[in-house]
Amino acid sequence: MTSIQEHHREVTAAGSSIAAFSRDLYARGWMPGTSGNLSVRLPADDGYAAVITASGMDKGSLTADDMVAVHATTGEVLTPGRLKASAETSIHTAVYGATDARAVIHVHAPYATVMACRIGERDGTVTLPLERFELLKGLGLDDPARTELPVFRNWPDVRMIADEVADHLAARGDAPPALLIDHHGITTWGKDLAQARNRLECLEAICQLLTLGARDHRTDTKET
Ligand SMILES: CSC[C@@H](O)[C@@H](O)C(=O)COP(=O)(O)O
Ligand SMILES: [Zn+2]
Repeated sequence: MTSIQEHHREVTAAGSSIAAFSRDLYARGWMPGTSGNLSVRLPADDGYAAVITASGMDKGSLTADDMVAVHATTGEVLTPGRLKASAETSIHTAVYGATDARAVIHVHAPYATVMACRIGERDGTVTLPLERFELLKGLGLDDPARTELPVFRNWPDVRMIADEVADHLAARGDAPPALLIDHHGITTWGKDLAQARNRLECLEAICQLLTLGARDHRTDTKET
């Protein structure tokens, strides 16, 4: 494994791409008040490194310099300096450690967050069953007609969220490439930032349909 300094060009290119996607997602109103974080796993050296947005930054004006390189599965900071890695780095590394994801996006999109509030429970991980929505085809699922979206508790200690994410993904080989965090937001992942964003768009749109009253028989609580 070479040092991260030898991959400076890759780190900068990844940072520029992350910054562009972040500006786009901020412009949708999904990253208010410095919320949200994005990362890309670098291909070099079997993907030991990832580039992630620095913590507390205005996500609408990020540049390639506003990034931190970390170990993709341990979260160890590889480029120590004035910037602190995202406070939610451990959720990204939990995803990288349990899946073949090469990019992770976390935003506070409103409709996904509303559904997380409705479904989330005070203890434990619950799931939001999604069925029959055409947009589910955008998630690349084995069964394109249904999935169980996990909703994790928003523990104050982010590491606890990350540990539950890692356990859930290890136990559920059929888990969708996404998760909700109660009263917090949504995280999606994929082979690159474009695919992670596509999946995010599909799930935010499905959550909007649900908040507008769309139902499927799995989530319909009306007595028949
Ligand atoms: C505005 S508070 C939002 C944060 O607590 C967190 O949820 C978040 O999404 C961004 O954290 P960050 O450390 O900037 O990556
Ligand atoms: Zn967040």
